[in-house]
Amino acid sequence: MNVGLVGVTGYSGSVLYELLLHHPNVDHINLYGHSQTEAQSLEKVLPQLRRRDNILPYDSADIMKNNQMVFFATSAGVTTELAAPFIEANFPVIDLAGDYRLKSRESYEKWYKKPAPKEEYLKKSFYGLTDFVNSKGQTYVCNPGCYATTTLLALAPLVQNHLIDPSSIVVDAKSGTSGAGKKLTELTHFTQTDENLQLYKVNQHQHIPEIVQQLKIWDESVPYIQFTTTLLPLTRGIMASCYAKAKDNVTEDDVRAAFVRTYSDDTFVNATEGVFPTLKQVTGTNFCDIGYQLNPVTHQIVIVSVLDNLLKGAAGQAIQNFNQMFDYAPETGLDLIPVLL
Ligand SMILES: NC(=O)C1=CN([C@@H]2O[C@H](COP(=O)(O)OP(=O)(O)OC[C@H]3O[C@@H](n4cnc5c(N)ncnc54)[C@H](OP(=O)(O)O)[C@@H]3O)[C@@H](O)[C@H]2O)C=CC1
Ligand SMILES: CC(=O)N[C@@H](CCC(=O)OP(=O)(O)O)C(=O)O
Repeated sequence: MNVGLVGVTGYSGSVLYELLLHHPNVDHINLYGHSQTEAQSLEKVLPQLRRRDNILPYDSADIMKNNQMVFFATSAGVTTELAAPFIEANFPVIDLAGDYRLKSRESYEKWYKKPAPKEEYLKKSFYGLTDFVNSKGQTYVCNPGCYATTTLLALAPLVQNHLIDPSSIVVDAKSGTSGAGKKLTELTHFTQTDENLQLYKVNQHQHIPEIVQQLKIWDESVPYIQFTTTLLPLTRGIMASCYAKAKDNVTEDDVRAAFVRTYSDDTFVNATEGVFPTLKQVTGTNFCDIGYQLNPVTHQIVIVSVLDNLLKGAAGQAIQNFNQMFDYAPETGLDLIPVLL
């Protein structure tokens, strides 16, 4: 099939393009940029891809005429402005940005500090956390955020099975700089990042409401989470160290059974008791690896999850949503091995 991609010049868009080039069910990828620009040679903007394709000026009618679906890998706020014609036409979209993930307009405006999409459009959007839902038959799929995916996959077995005190969740999450996109900021400047660790957006991160929204679907009694983010001097990767108090009668067997039941048939999530993952074991892949352990002294459970923010946290999960939407096998186009050294 022919697919459209808006945002190939961005970090997640370029990784998505690379995955689509190798996807056996994709015949052609039409690339789109900003509406006001002329067609651009991809070779000029991303010479390292060594491809002769053009980036076409953005035109929603052209996208719907020449493709069977479209991916948006654009900055926050762009699809709020641009997605209306696709939603009106029920044309399949996979949106990597956060615009349509939060069901509450007030919440989006509070956390993203941008105007929210229309209520009627939010009602049509589908939160594509691929390990727990299936995008088949959906038309507007929101790809989950990178920190949100890492955290939700770590907490899901415990929250879904009501094994923890719902008000005790603490998440200490860390990310490489590619999570911030290609625009240089003071925080991500080499001089500031290299050999440094920096907390940012403490208690203000836009993925807090996204995580809580999903946790509440699994267990309404989860009131909030304590969530902090730290910038690592690395390009790729997220590690979320999560802590929660086990309910009084919960045993190691209960915790193990919950993780095994949840993930034993999952292609991309591996959870192991007492073995804590490193970032490098997932960098370059679509895997999320999880280690967990109940501490018998404190009765706290520690869960550590890692993933590549540009793959499982963005472009890889977008391909999973694409595979679900069009009924391709889950692993199609995602047979990746980690960067070994
Ligand atoms: N980086 C990551 O790890 C993750 C990112 N995301 C989300 O995915 C989206 C893309 O992120 P990322 O790749 O980091 O961002 P980048 O800043 O690296 O890239 C943004 C892309 O959007 C394009 N763009 C911006 N405005 C418009 C517009 N009006 N019309 C058409 N194209 C536009 C840019 O084009 P140009 O180059 O011409 O400006 C660029 O290609 C974001 O919403 C982000 O939150 C989600 C999960 C993880
Ligand atoms: C390192 C870094 O800055 N990471 C970004 C990742 C979040 C992201 O991509 O945001 P949305 O998908 O919600 O738009 C951040 O913390 O904001």
